[in-house]
Amino acid sequence: MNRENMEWCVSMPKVELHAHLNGSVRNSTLFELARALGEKGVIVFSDVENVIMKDDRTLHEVLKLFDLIHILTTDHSTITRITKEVIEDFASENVVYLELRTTPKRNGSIGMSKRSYMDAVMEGLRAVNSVDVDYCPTGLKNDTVNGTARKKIYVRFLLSIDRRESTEAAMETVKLALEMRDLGVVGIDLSGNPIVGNWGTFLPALKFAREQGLYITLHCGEVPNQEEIKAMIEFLPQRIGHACCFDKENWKKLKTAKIPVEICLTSNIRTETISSIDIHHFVDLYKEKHPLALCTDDSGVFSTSLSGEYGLASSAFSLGKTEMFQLAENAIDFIFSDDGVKANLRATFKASVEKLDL
Ligand SMILES: CNc1ncnc2c1ncn2[C@@H]1O[C@H](COP(=O)(O)O)[C@@H](O)[C@H]1O
Repeated sequence: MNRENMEWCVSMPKVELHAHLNGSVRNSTLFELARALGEKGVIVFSDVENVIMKDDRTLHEVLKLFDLIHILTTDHSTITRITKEVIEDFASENVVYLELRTTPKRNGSIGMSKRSYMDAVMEGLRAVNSVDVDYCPTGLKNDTVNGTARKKIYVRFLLSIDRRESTEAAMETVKLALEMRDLGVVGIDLSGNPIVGNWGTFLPALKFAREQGLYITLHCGEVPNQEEIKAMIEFLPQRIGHACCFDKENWKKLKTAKIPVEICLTSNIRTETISSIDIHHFVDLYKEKHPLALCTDDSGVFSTSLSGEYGLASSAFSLGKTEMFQLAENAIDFIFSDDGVKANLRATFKASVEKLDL
């Protein structure tokens, strides 16, 4: 993609619905953290350097990389730092609504509970100072500084259940999400290594989350486990992520159910979940007007950005500016927020039409 197109994609308002906190950490921050832990003798810096710099990783290798990232981002202050940086990075490329997901973690040796992990995340959110952040109905900061209108980003959180977790641990995460609703936690995500754990293990917690009014999105179809894919579609989550390895029957089911799909192009290609961009299911879903949203998944790990994903879609699938704008604006329909937020976002998109030369 040429520079001019990329700049245009950056200037367009965008909605990010599938971003994992620890997958979105800047490489420069990971290096800095690795160097510091290397100096303390906790890790060998050169080992980490090789792993972080590697470009092509299978899904299995990517998930192993997360275990390393989690060692680097263990303590509360680092969680606060990366949250602040990730939100600022999305805001700087004109993401106007961000649903950031993360797996609350417990670590007895440093006194971290799932709740204190999330408190550290919230502290990072409050530390953002380059833009105004709306993180809960009453959380909006001042719109103007010295009389100048400031950029604004809505941030909402999804708590992820890792597929390695037990039913009890999953339930604990759902209860934490309910406890933190007033702070902008709106839903639950199921993620992690798709060949680990069984759907039945998470179902009680997911059912409870739904009964309590939390939104649900599931990583679905990263591997061709058709029985599980079928069960997930029949659960009717509000959205699913990826949808790469569906057989014909499950495609039909998904389309009939009209469940919106979070599409992560670079992630799918880099992890070899999809062998080539020209056979990506985006094309079929887009042609059929199936609800979908372009997302980054792990912008740090895959060295991408939401603007980059739009640029990639534009060049791979010959989308013009109007189509890209429409695609970005349509994502508002699938956000896990109320009609008031949706109306504000639509107004933001409308206001940008002239500037974007549409
Ligand atoms: C490549 N596609 C993917 N498929 C499945 N799970 C993924 C993922 N990318 C990220 N995660 C999940 O998100 C965690 C990192 O962020 P948090 O520690 O939660 O902030 C990973 O450990 C994994 O469980």
